[in-house]
Amino acid sequence: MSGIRVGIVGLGAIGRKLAQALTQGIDGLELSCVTVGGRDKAQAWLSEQGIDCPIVAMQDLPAHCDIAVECAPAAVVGELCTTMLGAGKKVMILSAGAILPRPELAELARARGGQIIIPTGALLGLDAVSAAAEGEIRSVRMITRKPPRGLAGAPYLVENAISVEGLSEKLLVFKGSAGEAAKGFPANVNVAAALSLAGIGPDATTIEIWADPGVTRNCHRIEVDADSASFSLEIENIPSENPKTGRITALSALAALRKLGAPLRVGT
Ligand SMILES: NC(=O)C1=CN([C@@H]2O[C@H](COP(=O)(O)OP(=O)(O)OC[C@H]3O[C@@H](n4cnc5c(N)ncnc54)[C@H](OP(=O)(O)O)[C@@H]3O)[C@@H](O)[C@H]2O)C=CC1
Ligand SMILES: O=C([O-])CC(=O)C(=O)O
Repeated sequence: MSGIRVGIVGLGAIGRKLAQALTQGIDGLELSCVTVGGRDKAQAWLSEQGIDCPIVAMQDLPAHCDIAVECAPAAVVGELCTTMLGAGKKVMILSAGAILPRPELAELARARGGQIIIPTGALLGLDAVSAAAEGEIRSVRMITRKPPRGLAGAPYLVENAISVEGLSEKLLVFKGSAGEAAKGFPANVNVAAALSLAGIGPDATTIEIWADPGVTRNCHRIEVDADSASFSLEIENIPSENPKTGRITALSALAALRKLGAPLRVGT
């Protein structure tokens, strides 16, 4: 088998789905390696799944893959991008919020001929937002509602002593820019970071985050006003094994991977 060699960084809710799909076989793509947190746990899962692929250290990724898909805690993004982009390779980043404070990574990609790819992930409409951004976008607003357990433990809640336990009504826990939201909720609103990068940037994109005991899904609404179109779109994501992460996220990464070498490519 040969094709674009894909490395997966992080074998959690997203990474496991990607590893399974790539192992089942996708034209033009090959699972070539993984980089993990806990090695023993990862090896046990790979063996149980019958997936034969090496576990490699992060600094060895460029030798083993053409693109590394990050689906790990946000803290790995800096080192991963420096390593892969420094070698002129591609990265696909799911922890999109970690890209916002690091503009130097895109510069590194430019200088070395690498690329940072941020898939639509758990959101929708980034095709239309990117198109509108070719003209003039006047505003981008996002409203996120999640079951309280999909927000629990976020640094912003801890720092501001906001409890989302035992809520009987929905509670607005954050209102501000996508940039501030990405800092305060690094594992919860990567979608807002991706939206801001597709459109008018992290300072101008606004977001409300609600902890809502009345929903069982991670719900995102975006409202865009531009000189080419106005649109509002909504998605209700069924949580994966990780309650913070919608099931569709891994599928979005997979769809983006398929497009890398596809002879027919649909959507911007
Ligand atoms: N862009 C988007 O739309 C979305 C982005 N996300 C983001 O994607 C990322 C992954 O999400 P998800 O799969 O649900 O997370 P999980 O917590 O389910 O999995 C993360 C995995 O990363 C592993 N890991 C920990 N440290 C490292 C390391 N240094 N190198 C490699 N792997 C490591 C963990 O292993 P171990 O358990 O052994 O520590 C774990 O298996 C998160 O940052 C999440 O916020 C999620 C949903 C939507
Ligand atoms: O953006 C994120 O990090 C996760 C999210 O909201 C979702 O999966 O719906």
